[in-house]
Amino acid sequence: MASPLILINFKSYREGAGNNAGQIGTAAELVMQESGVTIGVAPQFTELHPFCKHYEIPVYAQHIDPVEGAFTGRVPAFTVRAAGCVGSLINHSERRLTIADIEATVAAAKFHHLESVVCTNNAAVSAAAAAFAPTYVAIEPPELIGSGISVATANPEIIESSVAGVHRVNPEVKVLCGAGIQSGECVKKALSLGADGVLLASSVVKAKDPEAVLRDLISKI
Ligand SMILES: O=C(CO)COP(=O)(O)O
Repeated sequence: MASPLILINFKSYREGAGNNAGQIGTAAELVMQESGVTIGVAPQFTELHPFCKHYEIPVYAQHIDPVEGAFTGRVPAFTVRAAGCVGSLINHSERRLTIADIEATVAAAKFHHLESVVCTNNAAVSAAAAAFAPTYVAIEPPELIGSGISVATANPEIIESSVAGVHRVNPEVKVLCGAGIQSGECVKKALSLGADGVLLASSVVKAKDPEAVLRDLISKI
C-alpha cells in the first residue's frame, strides 16, 4: 500500500514564515527520510521556490488560479509548477471558490501536471468534488478547524461518508481528512476510517518543537 500523506498547511500563520518555516521544513524532511512516511508541506507563496530548492519533500501551494496572461495578483498553476511544487490545495475553507472555479482549477492543475487537493466541508460536497477527478478530496469540517478537537474523534461519520461518497463517484480519488489533527492516535483513527492521509496546520505550525509533533503524528502508522 502507498504511504499515507501527512500534509502540513502553513496558512498565513506568522509561525509559518521565515526561520520557523525553515525549522518545519527541516523537521519534515528528516522525519520523512527516517520513517518513509510521505510528509508534504504547503508553505506561504513567497516560500514555495526556496522550499522546493532546499528540501526533498513534496511541496504544495495553498491555492492556484486557472489563469495566464493579463491577470494581476493571481497565482497561475504554471508558476507553481515552475517553482517545483507537486500540487496545490484548492477550495480551502479559508479560500472558498465557486463550483465552476473548482472545476476550472482542477483542470488547470491537471494540465500543468500538478496534484489537486480539493477541500470540502461535508460529505455531499466531497462526492460532488470527486466528479472533477482531483488527486485528493480533503474533508475538513469548518467548525473543527483550528479548534484542537480532532475530526477523527468528534465526527468520524463525516470521514466514512466522504470516503464512501467519493469512491462511489470515482474510486481513483484519494481522501484526506483534516481539522484538529494533532497526534499519532488521530492519524491512526483517520486511516482506519478509510482516509489516505491527513491535512493539518496548527498542531505542527504553532508547535514549539515541530519535529516532536511530526514524530508523534507518524508513530502509529
Ligand atoms: O485547515 C486545516 C488544514 O488545512 C486544519 O487546520 P488545523 O489543523 O489547525 O485544525
